[in-house]
Amino acid sequence: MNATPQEEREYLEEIKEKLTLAIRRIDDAVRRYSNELREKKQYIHEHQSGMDEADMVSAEQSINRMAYTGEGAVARKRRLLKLGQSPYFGRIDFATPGKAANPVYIGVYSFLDETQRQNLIYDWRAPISSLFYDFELGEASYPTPSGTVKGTIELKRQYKIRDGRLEYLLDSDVNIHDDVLQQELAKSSDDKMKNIVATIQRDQNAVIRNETAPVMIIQGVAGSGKTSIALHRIAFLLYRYRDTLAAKDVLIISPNKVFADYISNVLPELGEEHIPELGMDEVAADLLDNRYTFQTFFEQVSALLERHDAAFIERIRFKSSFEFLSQLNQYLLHVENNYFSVADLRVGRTVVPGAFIQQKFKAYHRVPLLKRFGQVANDVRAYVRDKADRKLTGGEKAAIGEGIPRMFRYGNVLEFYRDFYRWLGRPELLKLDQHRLHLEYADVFPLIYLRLRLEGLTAYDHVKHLLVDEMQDYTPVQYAVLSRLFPCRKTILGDVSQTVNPYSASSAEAIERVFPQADVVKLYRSYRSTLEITAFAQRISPNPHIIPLERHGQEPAVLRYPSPEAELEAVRALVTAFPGSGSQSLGVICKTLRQAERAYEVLQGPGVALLTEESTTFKDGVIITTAHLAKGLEFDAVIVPFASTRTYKTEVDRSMLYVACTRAMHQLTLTYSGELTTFLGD
Ligand SMILES: Nc1ncnc2c1ncn2[C@@H]1O[C@H](COP(=O)(O)OP(=O)(O)OP(=O)(O)O)[C@@H](O)[C@H]1O
Repeated sequence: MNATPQEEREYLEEIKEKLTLAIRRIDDAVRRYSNELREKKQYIHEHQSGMDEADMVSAEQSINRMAYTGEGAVARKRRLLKLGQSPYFGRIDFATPGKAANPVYIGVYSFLDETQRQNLIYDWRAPISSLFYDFELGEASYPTPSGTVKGTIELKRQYKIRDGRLEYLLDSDVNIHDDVLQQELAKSSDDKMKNIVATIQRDQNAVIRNETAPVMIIQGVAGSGKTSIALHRIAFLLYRYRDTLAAKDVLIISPNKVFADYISNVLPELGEEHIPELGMDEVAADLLDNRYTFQTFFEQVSALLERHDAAFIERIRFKSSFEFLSQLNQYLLHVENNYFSVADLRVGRTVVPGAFIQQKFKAYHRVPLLKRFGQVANDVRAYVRDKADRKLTGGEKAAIGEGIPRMFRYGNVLEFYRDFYRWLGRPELLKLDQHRLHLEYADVFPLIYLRLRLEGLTAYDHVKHLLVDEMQDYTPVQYAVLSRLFPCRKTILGDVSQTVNPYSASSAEAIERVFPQADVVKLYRSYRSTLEITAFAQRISPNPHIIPLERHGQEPAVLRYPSPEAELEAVRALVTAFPGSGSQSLGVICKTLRQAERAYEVLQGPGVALLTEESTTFKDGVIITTAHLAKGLEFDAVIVPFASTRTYKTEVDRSMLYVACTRAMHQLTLTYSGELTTFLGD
């Protein structure tokens, strides 16, 4: 069936027609729902006085049901309209023993012909669709909830259908997708992140469809598709567990708002709703009940880039170590064993023995320390009631409630935190602005961790899947907090070479220590950049395992100018010439915000935007920003100005330069005046 291109074209027309009919049916249904809804509302309005409570509840329920069905129909129509543009991208003819092969067309969503009760297009996430990603021609199998289905793939075909027109089709008998993949990667990036369903690779598919890992850690080189895969994984899980997992049950912890905006298209493109997203700083503010102000991660990194402060670095380094986390845990044990100084408690004529209070306090060992007092006080009240054989007065009850916590050394988490450094013998490691209660970033999560252990927090119990991007930027204490706060399944991804703060970087191995039950996947194939750009970035931060995709482009250019003024003038000429270059996006990526602002002064003009920590949306055209903020983004062309030894000299600088260069897909230019940074080798 549908063997020749002509037959395929005819079949496509047939499918489009069926889609149009299905859309028309939905339109009719929606019209019917809305009429019924209007009538029902009218009826209620008119008969309100004669209705009792039960009638009202049932009327309301039926209205809600109708509205819900109507919303579902509208969403279905949106999906069908999208399918009309590009109904499918793949096909496999799969024969099972004793049954001839039937074509299975695979698209972004499924399409069921209701009249024939037949699946005309399979969703890319359906069990059978994994054949397309995992196998070539020949023997193949796919898992289903009721067991593995074995058979033979007799044909495997890829399509490019745009605006309802078949641009090409390709029978693949050798390596999956290579030609199509090359074409996709050679395209220019005009906007936000896109879905990659048509060209998902085998190793990526395994990550996307993994259903067993309680924690999945993806460590992948720059441009290996980590973020794309993580989002497709969420889409897969939403499909697979659609009865129990909804978009609102998932949470993405993202590094900043621009990144969140940059990735916000992918799930809606895959027919899913927008996923809630929070920055780590927002989580922190929330968990501290907005009682403290604190330095943000961005400010911490900026401070590191602006000046070298050995004591500041020492504080960050120490608080990012496993040693630190284990010291915090030991301190908590010490608190538990030593800070509750029990004494006999006299209530009226009854004396409650200290040993009784101590024993009760220990018995509640599962309850966070500072939350035990209420329970212990209740036990003490019961004890007194029994002994005195009478009811307690309000005053006595209150005295017990106040007396128990007083036996504990401190009542406030910050006091414990301060005491921790004294206990450690290193009080100098805590720099706290007493007056404004302003914390250094390195103290934010340790303090939250103590709060979690001492008081308990249940802020995010509703989350059923957590996605953490840029994992390398979080410390063991942060992971310990996440682990306790989010007992749900997690997908955690990042690249240790792209850290913006090497004093607090975490590798997959480090994170695995916090989540020993995790599945760790490493991805070495890089899709974003040309071979030339990848080879260039390797000079800054070598990774012998990286596998660049065979895609060629211009050699990166390194241009020297006699002065910073002449350099910026040259960058301006490059930016001005950009609109005619055929590329869509250009990133001018600096080390610090100050440099970015300086460049913006010279380069500003129509279509040129400065991206700062406060920015909330990703813009296309020319973007001037810092390496820190550009993390996770990509551009057709990248210019890295000020690539001199003066700018790039420390280890933090090296990471920044690496991040900046790996943002480029097709073209990379570095400019400098003075001496070239030594990070490029010779
Ligand atoms: N299988 C694929 N098919 C087509 N494009 C792909 C595929 N995998 C990755 N890409 C593309 O490669 C680029 C990089 O992907 P992505 O941003 O997800 O990688 P990353 O590993 O998160 O990168 P980084 O860590 O450098 O920010 C994107 O343009 C993405 O669309």
